[in-house]
Amino acid sequence: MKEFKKLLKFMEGYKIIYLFGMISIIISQIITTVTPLLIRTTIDSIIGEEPITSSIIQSGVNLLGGKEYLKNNLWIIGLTLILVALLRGIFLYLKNTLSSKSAENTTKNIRDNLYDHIQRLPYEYHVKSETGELIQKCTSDVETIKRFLAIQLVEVAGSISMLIFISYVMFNLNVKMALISMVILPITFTFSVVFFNRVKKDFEASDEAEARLSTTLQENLTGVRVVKAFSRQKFEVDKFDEKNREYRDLTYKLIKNLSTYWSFSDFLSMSQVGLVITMGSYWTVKGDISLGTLVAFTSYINMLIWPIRQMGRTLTDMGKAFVSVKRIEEIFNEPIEILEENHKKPNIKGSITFENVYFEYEQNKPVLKDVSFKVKPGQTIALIGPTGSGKSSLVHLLPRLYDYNKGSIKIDNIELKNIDKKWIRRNVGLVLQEPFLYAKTIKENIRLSDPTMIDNKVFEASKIASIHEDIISFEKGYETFVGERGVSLSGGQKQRMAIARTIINQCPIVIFDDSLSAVDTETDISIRTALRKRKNKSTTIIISHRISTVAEADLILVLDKGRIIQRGNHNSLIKEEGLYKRVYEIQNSLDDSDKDLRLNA
Ligand SMILES: Nc1ncnc2c1ncn2[C@@H]1O[C@H](COP(=O)(O)OP(=O)(O)OP(=O)(O)O)[C@@H](O)[C@H]1O
Repeated sequence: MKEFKKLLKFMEGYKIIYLFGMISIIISQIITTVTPLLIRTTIDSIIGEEPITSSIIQSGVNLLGGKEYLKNNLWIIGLTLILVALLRGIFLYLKNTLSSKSAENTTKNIRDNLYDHIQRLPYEYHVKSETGELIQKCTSDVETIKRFLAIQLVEVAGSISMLIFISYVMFNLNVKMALISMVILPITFTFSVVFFNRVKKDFEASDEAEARLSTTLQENLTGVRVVKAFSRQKFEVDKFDEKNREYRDLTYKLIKNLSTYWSFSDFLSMSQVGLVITMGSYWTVKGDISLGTLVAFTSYINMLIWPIRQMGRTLTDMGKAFVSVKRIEEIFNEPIEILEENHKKPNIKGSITFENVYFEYEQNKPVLKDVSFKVKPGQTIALIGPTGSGKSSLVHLLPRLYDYNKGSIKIDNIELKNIDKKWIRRNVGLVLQEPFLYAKTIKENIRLSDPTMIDNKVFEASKIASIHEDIISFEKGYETFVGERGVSLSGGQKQRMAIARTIINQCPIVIFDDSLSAVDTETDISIRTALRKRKNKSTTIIISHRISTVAEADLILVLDKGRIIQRGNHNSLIKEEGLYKRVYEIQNSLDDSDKDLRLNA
């Protein structure tokens, strides 16, 4: 019931339309019950000699010209039957369009709200959540709700109203026949509900197997380069075969169960029809009921059977819709990130001060401990250290993707926590380790933050990022379309495009989170030289594992297990015993052997 209330909330603005859809199905069911009555009257009282007992039917017959007139003009009855069918069709059309309109708009509401909410969730949520599951919630769960509203709920309302109207008419026509017509129906209904409840697991298992199959396919297609490089084709084919077989077997099991169900349910239905015809014929011959009544009952029983057989399936599917509403609610219950704070929006110059900063993702597991340092505007600072030492965590604090737990971070002497989040993010440019490019043109990717930016600015940023020459060598230059995930570009090209995209904004603080790793040393040098030559120099933070990249920084911080274990510039650090010197010596000897190799070649 709680879920139903939530659903009504999403239906805001479309409830009345939906109600009209429901009313339409109820009217169409009333009209459906009229047809057998018309046929009965024709057989018994127009063609036959039975008196008409119902005053409503008598008025209808009078309206059409009276008994005798109709007997000589039976085509009028035929035409009336066609008109009744037409009227029923109109209401069915209204039911379909109105309920679909409401369902489509409700699900659009859900999708829009969901998308908007997801955009506003904190960075932390996105890091932890599974993309696949989020996509499933936004697509198939929303689709399940749509089906529930547009089809299942209306179907149930239609079936219940039909059951009520037909039972009413049947009991009014003949109580004995009405009871006989309903003897087997409860068994059919119970069987349907019990069966579909039991195969629910089989349906789920088949759905999950299908999901596993597509995940395997997606993984294989995404990682096809790794598969080929490691000659894993056979392994991949076997894995796919296993998942494919699993899906086939589970689906086949489901279909076998369904076949048994439909066959047995058919048997029950036919038994019910058989019972009505046998008993009905017996009572007709005995003179207990009229021939027209027998014909009417035969029609009614056929109308009742199908929705009752289907009811179990519909009820099970309705259960799925409630689960989907619950899953979607989970996202809505996640608190959004407060961006529009009443905080400061200073004109940032770029000085950064860390004082005894502590930060933890999980309680009592600090990943940054007692971190203190100072950077002046325009200076370059480099972070180096083993993997997992906290370098990325440190720089993620600056654009306030996470907030520090203890100590103080000041930008231009203003406490970072007091600076507006949106504002600081506009002023801190972050080039991530794994650049993500959109399926757009190169130019659109580079001027992502401001699509109106003039071409010259795009070219200038690309030149600084050492990617301009590569771009103009492509047939369509800056208009080249970057495919899904930018697969047509090399790793280094993607990284340089991401650099161009960040530096184009001329932020006072720029962070390169290991984003020069995929470019060769010479390109790395030329990017850093170009950055240094820029007129308005940004405060630059570089994370790298390469000594040559960090060597020219004004301040180098060596991190280990979340603490700064060494600090200074390159010259001072290579003289000091410690991690920096060791890494320097290892990389230096590697460079020398590289030179030897090149000389000997
Ligand atoms: N979102 C997160 N939730 C929980 N722990 C995290 C999260 N991100 C990183 N960590 C943990 O914090 C520690 C520091 O990670 P961080 O990514 O800052 O290291 P790093 O020095 O940048 O490593 P690398 O050089 O490999 O990129 C690691 O122990 C890591 O497992």
